[in-house]
Amino acid sequence: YHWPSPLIDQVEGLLYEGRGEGNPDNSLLDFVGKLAQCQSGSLGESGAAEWIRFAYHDAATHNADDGTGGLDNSLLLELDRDENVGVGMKHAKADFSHFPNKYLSFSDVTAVGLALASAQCQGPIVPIRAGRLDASVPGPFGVPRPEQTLEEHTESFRLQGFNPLDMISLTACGHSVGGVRSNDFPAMVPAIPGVSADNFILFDTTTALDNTVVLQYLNGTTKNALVVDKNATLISDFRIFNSDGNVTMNQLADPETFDQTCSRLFAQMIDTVPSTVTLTDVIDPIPNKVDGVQLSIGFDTLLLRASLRFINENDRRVVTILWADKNGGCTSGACSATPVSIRDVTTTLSSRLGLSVNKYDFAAPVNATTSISKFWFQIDEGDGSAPTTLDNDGTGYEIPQDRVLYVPNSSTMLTTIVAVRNDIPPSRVYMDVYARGPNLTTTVDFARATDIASRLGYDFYTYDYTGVDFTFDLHSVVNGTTYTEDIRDTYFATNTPDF
Ligand code: HEM
Repeated sequence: YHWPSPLIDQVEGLLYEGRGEGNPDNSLLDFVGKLAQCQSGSLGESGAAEWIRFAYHDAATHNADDGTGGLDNSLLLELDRDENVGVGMKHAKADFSHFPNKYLSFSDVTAVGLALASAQCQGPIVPIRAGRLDASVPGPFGVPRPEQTLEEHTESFRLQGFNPLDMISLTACGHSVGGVRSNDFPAMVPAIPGVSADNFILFDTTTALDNTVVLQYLNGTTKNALVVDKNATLISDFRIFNSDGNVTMNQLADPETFDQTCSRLFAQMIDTVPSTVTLTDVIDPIPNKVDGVQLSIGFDTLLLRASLRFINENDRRVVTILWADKNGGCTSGACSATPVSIRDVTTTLSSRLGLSVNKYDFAAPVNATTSISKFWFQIDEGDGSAPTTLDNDGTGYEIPQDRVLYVPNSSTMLTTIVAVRNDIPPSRVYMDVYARGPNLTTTVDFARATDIASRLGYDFYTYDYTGVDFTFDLHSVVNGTTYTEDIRDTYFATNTPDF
C-alpha cells in the first residue's frame, strides 16, 4: 500500500471508518446512519436485508460455464424484471447510489454494503476485495424464483458457482434477515385486512443475521413463508433446506459453523464477477492512513487540511504534521502544526474487529508565497520509545500543484468555488463532473466570482451546478499546461470543519 491508492483508500474508508460527526444522519454519505436500519419500520423491514438481497440478485446471473455476469451492477438495468420484484431493491439502489465515483464502481459499493449489513446485524465478518466493473447492458435472466423446482434451483446455483450443499447454506444465510412482503408476493403474504396493504412475514423471530432461521426450521416453529406457505409450489426454502435430508441444516444449527459458512459463502457470492475482472487482495484496515487531503485557501495563508487515522487509541500520542515548501525547504520558517481535532470514527465493523479508529485532523497554515510540495508526520506514542516518522515510504505525501484549489468552506452543495493562482492568467478553468458514477457526466467552465475579492495571489471562480451530489475534477489551463485537482466531492462543501 502506498498513498494515494484511490480505490483501496475509498473502500477501506467505507468499511472501517465512519464520519464521526456526532450526528451521522446529517450526511447523505453516511453508511453507518443508513445501517441503523438493521430493523426499521413497524413491520420489521430491514435495510440490511434489502442490501443483502440486492447483492445476491446482482451476483445470481453469473454463468460459470462461460464466465459472464456476476456482481457487475447489471441489476440496475434489470429491476423491472419479475425476478427482481420488490420495493427493497429500490431502497438499496437509492442507498448505494450516493457512493460510486470514477474510481469506485456501484458493484464495489454493493459488496461493501453486504459486509456492513452483516457486521451491523451481528452476522459474520465478510472479507472484501475491490475492483468490480459495472456492466453497461443488462445480463441474462436467471435469479431463482420460489415456484421453480429443486432441479431448476440446483442448476441455477451451479451456474452461480455453488454446489448443492452451498445452495442450502447460502439460502439459509440470506434468509436469516428480512422476510417476504405482501406487495411483492401477494400470493404468499396477504395484506392485513383493514390495517395495511403492506404486510411482511419475517423469515425468523430475530433481527440478527444469526442461525435462528435454521433452528426454527429444525424445531418446527418457523413462520418462514418460503417453508410453510399453504401453496406447496412456493415453498422453495423447504425444498432446498431438506434436499440433503437436513444434514447441512443440522450442521448450521451450530452458531460457529453458521458464521464461518456464511462468511465464506457471502465472500464467494460477492466475488462472483465476470472472468475478465481481476479483484484486489482482501482489503484489511490500514494502520496509519492519510486522507482528507485538501490544500485550500484561508484569509491570511493557504490551508492544508489532512487527517491521519490510527486504528488503536492512545491518549498519550502526540502527532505533528510537517511540510516542505515548493523549493523543498522551509524558507517561511513555520512548517509544522499540531492537530485541530481528534475524532473517534469507529464503525460497527471496525469495533467488531477490536479496533478503535480515531482521526487526527490538521488545518495547517501554509505560507501562500512559498507554498508546499509535500508533507509528512512525526508520531510520539508517549511511551518512552523514540518518535517515528511517517512519510509514505520515504517519498512524503505530495501536493502535486497549487494552481487550482477547491474552496469547500465558500462552496455549497449547489455552488462550487475554486481559487486559481493569478500570476499567470489561466486560459480556461473548468471541472469534469461525475454524478455518482464511473462515467463523466458533463464538463463545465467556471466564471470569475466577482463578489469574492482576490487574495494571496488567487482569483476566485464559481459555477452553479444543478446536480447537488457529485464528485469532480478541477482543471486550470496555464500556458498550455493543464493543472488538475483530482476527485473532489460536494460532500466536503458542508462537512468540512470550519477552522
Ligand atoms: C432459490 C433461492 C431463493 C429464492 C427462491 C428466494 C426468494 C426470496 C423471496 C420470494 C423473498 C421475498 C422478497 C420480497 O418480499 O420482497 C426473498 C427475500 C430475501 N432473500 Fe431470497 N431467495 C433465494 C435465495 C437467496 C439467497 C441465496 C440470498 C442471499 C444470500 C437471499 C437473500 C434474501 C434476503 C436478504 C431477503 C429479505 C429481503 C428483505 O427483507 O427486504 N435469498 N427471497
